[in-house]
Amino acid sequence: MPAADLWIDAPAKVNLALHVVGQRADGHHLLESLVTFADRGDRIGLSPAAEDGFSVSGRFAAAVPLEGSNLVLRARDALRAALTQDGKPAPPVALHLVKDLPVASGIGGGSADAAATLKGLARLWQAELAPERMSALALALGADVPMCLASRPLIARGIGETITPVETMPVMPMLLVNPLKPVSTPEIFRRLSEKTNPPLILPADLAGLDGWFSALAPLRNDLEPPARLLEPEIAAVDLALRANAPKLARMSGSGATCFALFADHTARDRAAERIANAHPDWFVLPCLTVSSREPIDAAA
Ligand SMILES: C[C@@](CO)(OP(=O)(O)O)[C@H](O)COP(=O)(O)OP(=O)(O)OC[C@H]1O[C@@H](n2ccc(N)nc2=O)[C@H](O)[C@@H]1O
Ligand SMILES: Nc1ncnc2c1ncn2[C@@H]1O[C@H](COP(=O)(O)OP(=O)(O)O)[C@@H](O)[C@H]1O
Repeated sequence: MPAADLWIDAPAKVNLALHVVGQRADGHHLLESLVTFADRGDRIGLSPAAEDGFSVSGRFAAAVPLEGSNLVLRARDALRAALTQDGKPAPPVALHLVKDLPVASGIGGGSADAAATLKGLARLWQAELAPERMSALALALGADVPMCLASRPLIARGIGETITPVETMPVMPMLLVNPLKPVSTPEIFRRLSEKTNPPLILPADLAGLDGWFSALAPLRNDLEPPARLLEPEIAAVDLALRANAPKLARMSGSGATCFALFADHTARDRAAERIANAHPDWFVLPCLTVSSREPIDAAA
């Protein structure tokens, strides 16, 4: 991993619940999703340079494109275009992506990378974009990029453009497991049979770990049934998680990553060890959810 002047975290996104509640005229599905972030993920290194550069390291480096379609470069180009339009400088920059999250896995790694690049470049270039403009720029890069800019517990509505912070979510020990079978998001949405499902409702007075576990239990991920049909190994991941008595196990996003929430670190770590031993070819990541009270300042 090269040295860099500034490092920005790109934490994994987790859809604790994802309700599909309608469909727009253009075919995109309307969602209500309770989202949080892990304290682990990719990282973006940024340094001023004589000319633009981009390099990638990390466990999943080989799975991401190195050229202009990479969301890191698309984010750089989008912010630079906006600044150029304002007559502001956006000088050359060397970007490095540490790609430790599996690709096309329902935990928004590419979106997190794009959001972290926007945050880092805004800092490096001392670029003050109004929050609404930054959000619009993020949304143009992907529906999950605005929520990744926030990187804290929230409810996302629409396709992800309407974000309401969630204030009382505690830190929860979490285990992410992915069978390392990529799942195509458009394919999952295409296979969704019911487009209008019951809304996501949370009790108003939610507090404490037990309160949250109870509130999360009846919620759903409406993308999980079609994802399980498309990728049967999701059922194996779910079974492996449930065998370790978590408080909750569910799929994130369009899959195939599943998460489990545990009452304590010990139970989580025991589960992580058992699953990693039984399935050395799976991605197993013990982590914590971020706190509502202390949104992570992504700068390292
Ligand atoms: C499902 C979610 C939940 O957070 O996450 P991931 O599984 O990607 O992590 C997101 O809504 C993923 O949104 P986004 O990141 O924009 O998905 P993309 O891969 O760009 O979308 C590919 C295609 O999926 C369909 N799509 C996507 C989002 C949406 N709300 N309705 C849709 O119908 C559209 O056909 C779209 O062209
Ligand atoms: N920096 C990046 N990291 C991951 N995927 C990227 C990146 N840039 C572009 N992509 C492309 O974006 C697609 C979705 O990636 P990703 O964000 O990992 O999906 P998901 O949200 O399902 O976890 C992949 O097909 C991948 O080729």
